[in-house]
Amino acid sequence: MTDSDNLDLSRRRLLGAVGAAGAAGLVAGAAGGAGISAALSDDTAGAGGAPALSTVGSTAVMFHGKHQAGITTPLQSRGHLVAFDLAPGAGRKEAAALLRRWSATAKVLMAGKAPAEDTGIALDAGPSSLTVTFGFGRTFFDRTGLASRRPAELDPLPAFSADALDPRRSEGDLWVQIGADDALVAFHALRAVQKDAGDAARVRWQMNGFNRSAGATAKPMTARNLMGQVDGTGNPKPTDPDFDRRIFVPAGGAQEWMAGGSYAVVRRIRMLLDDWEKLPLDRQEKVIGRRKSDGAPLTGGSETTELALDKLGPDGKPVIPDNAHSRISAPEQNGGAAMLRRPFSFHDGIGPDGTPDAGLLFVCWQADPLRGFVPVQRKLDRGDALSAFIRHEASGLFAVPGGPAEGEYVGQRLLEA
Ligand SMILES: C=CC1=C(C)c2cc3[nH]c(cc4nc(cc5[nH]c(cc1n2)c(C)c5CCC(=O)O)C(CCC(=O)O)=C4C)c(C)c3C=C
Ligand SMILES: [Fe+2]
Repeated sequence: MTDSDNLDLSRRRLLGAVGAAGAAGLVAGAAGGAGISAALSDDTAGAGGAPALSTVGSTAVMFHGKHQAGITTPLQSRGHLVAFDLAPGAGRKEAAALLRRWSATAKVLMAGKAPAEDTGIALDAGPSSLTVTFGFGRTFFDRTGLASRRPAELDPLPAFSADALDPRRSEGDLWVQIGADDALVAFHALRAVQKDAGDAARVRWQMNGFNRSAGATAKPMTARNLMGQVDGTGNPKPTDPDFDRRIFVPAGGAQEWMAGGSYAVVRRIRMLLDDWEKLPLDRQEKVIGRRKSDGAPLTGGSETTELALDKLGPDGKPVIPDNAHSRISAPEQNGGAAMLRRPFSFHDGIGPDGTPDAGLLFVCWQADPLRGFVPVQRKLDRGDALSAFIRHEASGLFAVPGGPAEGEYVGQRLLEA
């Protein structure tokens, strides 16, 4: 048995223990950590018998499966979004080789192992819930001679009146979403993906994001965004009976290679935080229609209580105003349109005028953008109270194929059919 076999064996045992703990609902953090540490075997212990990896570091997400990882995976604390354009002269053959390389690298990294010619950036860390998710943009299909296999769902999104989009930071032939609960692990993956691109593709744009660190709260809680709001409450849940139908492309559709896949809409949304923070709390809460402290509807109850949209206040006006973001985006106000929002916050420094270049890397997933993002954004564009405090600066729409079966690479069913 070689040293690397030994390492793999230790890693597998460790991951097994953590997987079971995760399935039982343990969460990385003060409470969960002890239970998981106790499950570590001796050969994973560091100096002095201390656990070699923390709970956060040791959690691994499967690369193979029906759907790609990074869609229903719980939000990670670090994210990188990167779009590539195929290099001049690169076509289907080069794209297939690239997806094969990227898939092999993603599989190795997500298992917490080092790729060949490693940079060493993530040495000592476990997989840290790393996910690497791959998608194809509209322009990919012409460049690879696959126009007949381009899904209609990749038709350009309509223009919205409030859009201030920068085309250089929008769209792209290929898109990669990287998420991890450790900043070095995430950056390591980003470097590996970029190196793998070699001469086949060039970075078009790249964005960095973050969420609250795993374990920062005493119990599992919905994320907060940089406006301080609880954000994610209304998301469809994997246990909902119609979850799969709303989020994932069914088999038997016009483009069979997309079965099990999903469409990602990506928007860089700048928050005008100086303006927002000047707004008194009661007005901030009316903009959303929910309490800032705990995300509960202004009509009462707790975070998960349904919005009572018809309830009137003593002044005879709706308690949740007509232009409140939660009202306008609610599925019942949009013919049932729903999407799975899975964003990262961003902060790219403070501008010369002293305002932060910060906001939301809004990523949402759906089986069809015309039944998810588009109708909701159309309505928000017309009358959302939040619009005065945000600016949509970049946009992308990507077809994210289903997860690869064992022995397959992502997108193989498109590229080798
Ligand atoms: C077109 C889709 C949406 C965009 C763009 C969007 C931007 C955006 N949203 C917030 C903050 C919150 N959004 C909330 C709910 C919510 N938002 C959307 C859609 C978009 N938001 C939906 C579909 C929903 C859920 C509605 C429901 O199911 O009832 C909330 C409330 C809490 C929650 O449910 O998550 C907040 C807060 C920001 C800051 C933002 C752009 C920067
Ligand atoms: Fe929203």
